[in-house]
Amino acid sequence: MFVLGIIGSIAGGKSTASAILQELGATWINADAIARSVLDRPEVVEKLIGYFGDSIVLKSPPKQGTHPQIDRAALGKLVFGDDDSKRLALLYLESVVHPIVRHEIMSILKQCSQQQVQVALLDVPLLFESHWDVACDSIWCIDAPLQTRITRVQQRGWSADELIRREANQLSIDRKRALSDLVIDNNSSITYFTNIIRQHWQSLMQSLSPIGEVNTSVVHDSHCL
Ligand SMILES: CC(C)(COP(=O)(O)OP(=O)(O)OC[C@H]1O[C@@H](n2cnc3c(N)ncnc32)[C@H](O)[C@@H]1O)[C@@H](O)C(=O)NCCC(=O)NCCS
Ligand SMILES: Nc1ncnc2c1ncn2[C@@H]1O[C@H](COP(=O)(O)OP(=O)(O)OP(=O)(O)O)[C@@H](O)[C@H]1O
Repeated sequence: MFVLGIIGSIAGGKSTASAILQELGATWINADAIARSVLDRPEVVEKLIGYFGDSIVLKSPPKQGTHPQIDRAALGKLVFGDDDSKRLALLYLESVVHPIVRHEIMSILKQCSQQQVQVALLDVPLLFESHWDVACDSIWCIDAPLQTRITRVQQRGWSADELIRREANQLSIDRKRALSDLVIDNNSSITYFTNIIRQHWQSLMQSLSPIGEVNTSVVHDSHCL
């Protein structure tokens, strides 16, 4: 099985690239989605309310259930920022969520391997920070200029500051670009971006043998498990 890591700037287009690659046949492992489902678990909710208090409880939950649900925007305001208390709060949140996410990703990767998936797509925003890079055979970085990304996040209701606050908690985009095997700039139309992704996918397919084994002549050893 070939493990392809997807990394990049916030709103650079990682999910868009992953969705295109999924259409082309890759199996998408989406860490943001896994982390979201972890935040729905009653035992996690209980721990987080114990630490952050009731201000992170969703006041009018869409799902009527038996346990409280997390107000993600409210929690985001408490953990993203450059003062010490927010940094500590983010560390706490990550100490609760990340081990479960890690475990989930490990078990999905294991299943993919058992099912002889040809390409597993590891879409993990904190790929290098969480050391998932060592599990990857190749890493693609999806990026776009800051102003383009600000316009994109504003459409999801974030301010430019929100984007910058979150990115301050990640490895810089320059480092991500430098550490990746391939950098794809997503600063044009979706159609153009789709074609570029398609071309790189075709090159990747050509580099893999018919049974899905990695052709070691084109893959960096340092990224192999
Ligand atoms: C604080 C939370 C509730 C805010 O939720 P919200 O719906 O506003 O954002 P969402 O989860 O969709 O994340 C959007 C982007 O923010 C960035 N981001 C999220 N968590 C982090 C983090 N711990 N450090 C740096 N950037 C982060 C990522 O680029 C991510 O793609 C949420 O981000 C969260 O639970 N974060 C901790 C879990 C985590 O680290 N997830 C990242 C993948 S494992
Ligand atoms: N080439 C493009 N042209 C126009 N809009 C785009 C383009 N690429 C992505 N978008 C849009 O920009 C937004 C951000 O893209 P996407 O969600 O793929 O980024 P991301 O890197 O996964 O974001 P995040 O870091 O928040 O997870 C989405 O609404 C997406 O539809």
